[in-house]
Amino acid sequence: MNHLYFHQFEPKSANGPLVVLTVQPLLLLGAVAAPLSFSSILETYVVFILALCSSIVVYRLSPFHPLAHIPGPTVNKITKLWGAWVSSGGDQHRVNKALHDKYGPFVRTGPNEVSIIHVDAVRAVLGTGGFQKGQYYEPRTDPTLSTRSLLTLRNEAHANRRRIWNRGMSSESLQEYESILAKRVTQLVDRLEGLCGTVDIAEWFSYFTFDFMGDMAFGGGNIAVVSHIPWLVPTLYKIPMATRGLKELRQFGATCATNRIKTGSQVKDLWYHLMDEAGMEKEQPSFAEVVADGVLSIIAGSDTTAIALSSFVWFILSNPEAYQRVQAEVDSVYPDGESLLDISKHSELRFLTACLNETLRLHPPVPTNGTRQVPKGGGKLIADRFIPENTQIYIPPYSLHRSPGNFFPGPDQFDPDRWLRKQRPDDVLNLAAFIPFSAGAANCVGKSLAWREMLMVSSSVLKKFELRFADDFQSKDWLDKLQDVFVTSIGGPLLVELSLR
Ligand code: HEM
Repeated sequence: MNHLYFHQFEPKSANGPLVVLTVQPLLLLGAVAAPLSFSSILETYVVFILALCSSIVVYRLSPFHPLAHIPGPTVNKITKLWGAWVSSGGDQHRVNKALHDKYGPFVRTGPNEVSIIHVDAVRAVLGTGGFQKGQYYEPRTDPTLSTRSLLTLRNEAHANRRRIWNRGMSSESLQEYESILAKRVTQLVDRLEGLCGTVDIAEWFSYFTFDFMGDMAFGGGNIAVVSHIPWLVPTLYKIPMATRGLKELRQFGATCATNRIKTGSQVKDLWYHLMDEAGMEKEQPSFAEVVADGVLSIIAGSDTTAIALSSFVWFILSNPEAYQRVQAEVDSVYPDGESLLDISKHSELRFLTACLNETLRLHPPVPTNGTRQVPKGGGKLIADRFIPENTQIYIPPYSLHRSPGNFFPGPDQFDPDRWLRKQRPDDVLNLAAFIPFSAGAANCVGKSLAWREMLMVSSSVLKKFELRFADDFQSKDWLDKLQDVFVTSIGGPLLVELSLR
């Protein structure tokens, strides 16, 4: 009965079911007027729980389950706990890929969850008319607040807030941000110049992106200080999990926002648009909404770009030929005396762009991403497979990008030329399957900004410095230690030897 009931009316929180399930065995004992002793209570609980679990396990493994036709490991079909345990170790992307290698493009990764790397699923699930965000995003909202950030909004509420964000990321707005970006890139290069020798370059990319996004979201000044306080940076990295960190960050966001309002800004920064200071909307967004989105921009815009830049350095230092070619290209596009901050030349950086694309393909900063949910109404056909309503679906970029059906030859190899060469008969370069910034209505709103950052920082660093892995640095370990905690988390320093050219 319990199984049937909770299957029909899926609870949103474990609290209610826990109370109901705890009380029921006692009520049963009372109903049959059994003598109350420790052993009779224990026995009743054991029988009750075993009966309930058996019923759930048998159903989830049975051919009557609507996802019975999707292959996957037995443990995944029975429980999500295993998946949660894998995620907690940061290995979700690697495990997910191993599952796809074994079971094919559709894998049942949970009792009610499917991971798909068939290219047709990208459009069906993420594209126009695709599905809304799934249960995965709920823990990312604070139930004590009435407001949500753009990331966790759905349907019309998402479209309304996204309109404001899109204004903040239009080409006109991006032009306005150029001076902020140029200032921070110059500062980064100056600081690195002063540090020549062994440097943890990943750490400095992280400082740069935090400082830059702080400028964008809250008019700067304060975040620069925070990003150099070591205890806060790890907290920011763990933000999806740690409510304490989330509260601290929100508090911090509110303080920055109050300062931003007091001091104003010389340029139309992202805050200007998110707060709708131009008065384009019928209703101005609330202070709480803008703080939530300001904090989101720092979370979404800092770690992602920093890890992309760090992985890029790792890949080119591991591929000396690519390093020489990319450096030569930067030298020819920006000969001595030309400003490295001139973004009009970015389109000429074709090999650098290919190297960055290849980096984002092999190590997308959001490797697995969150789930989407099949809407009510019976179910949907996705790449010719029927998937029932309410199923949680992953379209994991890491596995999608490394599938030979989508990128061939050498899907696991760093081969920037795949983006440039004329396609040969056996080559596969499936652009529809390349989704480091996701796809559709809830794709990355900061994609163009991220590209400007990546190109300006990478070309400046390549032009100014000679880089190599530091002596005794175990470079292979660095890549293996990258952890998938929604946005990739860096497991250790990326030590390079920097010298001025
Ligand atoms: C290389 C850098 C970046 C990568 C790879 C990246 C990737 C992504 C991905 C995969 C998503 C979709 C997440 C989901 O479906 O849950 C996303 C969403 C988002 N990104 Fe980025 N991102 C990057 C940089 C940035 C930057 C610089 C910003 C600037 C503010 C930004 C702001 C956002 C926002 C606000 C969302 C939520 C969009 C929505 O839900 O409508 N990202 N990003």
